[in-house]
Amino acid sequence: MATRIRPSSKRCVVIGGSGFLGRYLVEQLLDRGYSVSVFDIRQGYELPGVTFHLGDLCDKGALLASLEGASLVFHCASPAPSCDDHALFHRVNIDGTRTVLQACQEAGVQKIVLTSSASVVYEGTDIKNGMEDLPYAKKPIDYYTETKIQQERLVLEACDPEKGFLTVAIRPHGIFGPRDPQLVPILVDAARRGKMKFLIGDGTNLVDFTFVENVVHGHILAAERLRPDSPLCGKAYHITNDEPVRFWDFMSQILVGLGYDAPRYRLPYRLVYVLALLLWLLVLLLRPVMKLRPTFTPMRVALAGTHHYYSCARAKQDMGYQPLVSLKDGVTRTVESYPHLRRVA
Ligand SMILES: NC(=O)C1=CN([C@@H]2O[C@H](COP(=O)(O)OP(=O)(O)OC[C@H]3O[C@@H](n4cnc5c(N)ncnc54)[C@H](O)[C@@H]3O)[C@@H](O)[C@H]2O)C=CC1
Ligand SMILES: CC(C)=CCC[C@@H](C)[C@H]1CC[C@H]2C3=C(CC[C@]12C)[C@@]1(C)CCC(=O)C[C@@H]1CC3
Repeated sequence: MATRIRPSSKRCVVIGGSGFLGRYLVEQLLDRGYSVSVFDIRQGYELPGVTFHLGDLCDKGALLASLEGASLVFHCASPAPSCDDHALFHRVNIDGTRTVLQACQEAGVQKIVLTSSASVVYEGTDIKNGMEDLPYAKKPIDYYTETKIQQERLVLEACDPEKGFLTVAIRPHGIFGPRDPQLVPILVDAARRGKMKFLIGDGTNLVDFTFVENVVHGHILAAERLRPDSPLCGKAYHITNDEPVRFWDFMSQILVGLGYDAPRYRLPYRLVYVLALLLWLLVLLLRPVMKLRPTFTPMRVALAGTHHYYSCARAKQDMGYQPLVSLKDGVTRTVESYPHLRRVA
């Protein structure tokens, strides 16, 4: 008869642990004495003490094998937001998340911490100090966000303290830091192609950018405070740096830090948004003959020209969250970590 390993509260699995956020989470969990396994479609790195289970989270059998003996699961896997494959988003973020929930229940996992996104309430118009009780976006800005909404609902609805199955969702916003494959590389690529000369709108819109170690801190606090009688059960929490910053000041700090010029010329937000929409339509029309990837998508233009910052008061109150790394230190550490992306004279 097969013996089932008794779940240990310090034994956890990070689904998506090979990714940018996942790797920081794995490193911090190890430092805090957890025994950590990674489940991912790829092995992103090697780390002593970490077992990698390679598989697709839509495959329940593969998941079950990796979950043996674990009491805690972090689910931070997703296709990249920039990928435009709707079927993939649906398969991984919605169907796959259902599979993750079923596998966790079958394997006797007690807690799931989902990485959601603050964008689940964003519709392309201003959000100032948004709280978690804002309704989900009726018109999400892209299909990635649409599937993040459904994913968050599924995970939070599955919370059942009576059955000892606890779930919580962390909603980070604009994660940045060393090794980020998205924000800084896209920005530098745009600067190198001469596309970062302009700022969109009047440049005063405030946005949250959150240093990756603060996001990790929020995840681990949530896992440790999630108990059958705690207010965290079945709830979502914004985790931010709690220092909203002007979008274009933040971009300029990164660009100037890496030796590029800050954007100088202003373009009206509405005009750029309409142009981005027209370009997007053209991309769709041309798709059968060529694949174009514009830098300024309607989603990026909306994010660059509106306010979108969120309150993390609920996380402070329910889990004692405070950001550990300031925005200033986060930017310095990020800039220093990309010597290969510096401008060459
Ligand atoms: N980067 C950001 O600014 C924000 C990210 N998020 C969320 O944070 C989470 C982590 O994002 P990042 O670390 O930036 O992304 P990432 O792309 O670096 O990491 C995602 C990981 O998921 C894995 N993965 C994808 N499909 C999979 C599948 N079918 N089965 C198993 N593994 C799979 C990938 O291989 C990758 O290692 C995602 O859920 C994302 O939606 C939320 C808010 C902001
Ligand atoms: C206008 C321009 C070229 C900006 C370059 C930077 C952008 C690539 C980032 C600025 C805000 C970022 C952001 C995300 C991805 C990268 C940016 C668009 C997310 C969409 C990542 C996934 C989420 O869940 C929400 C993020 C919001 C902010």
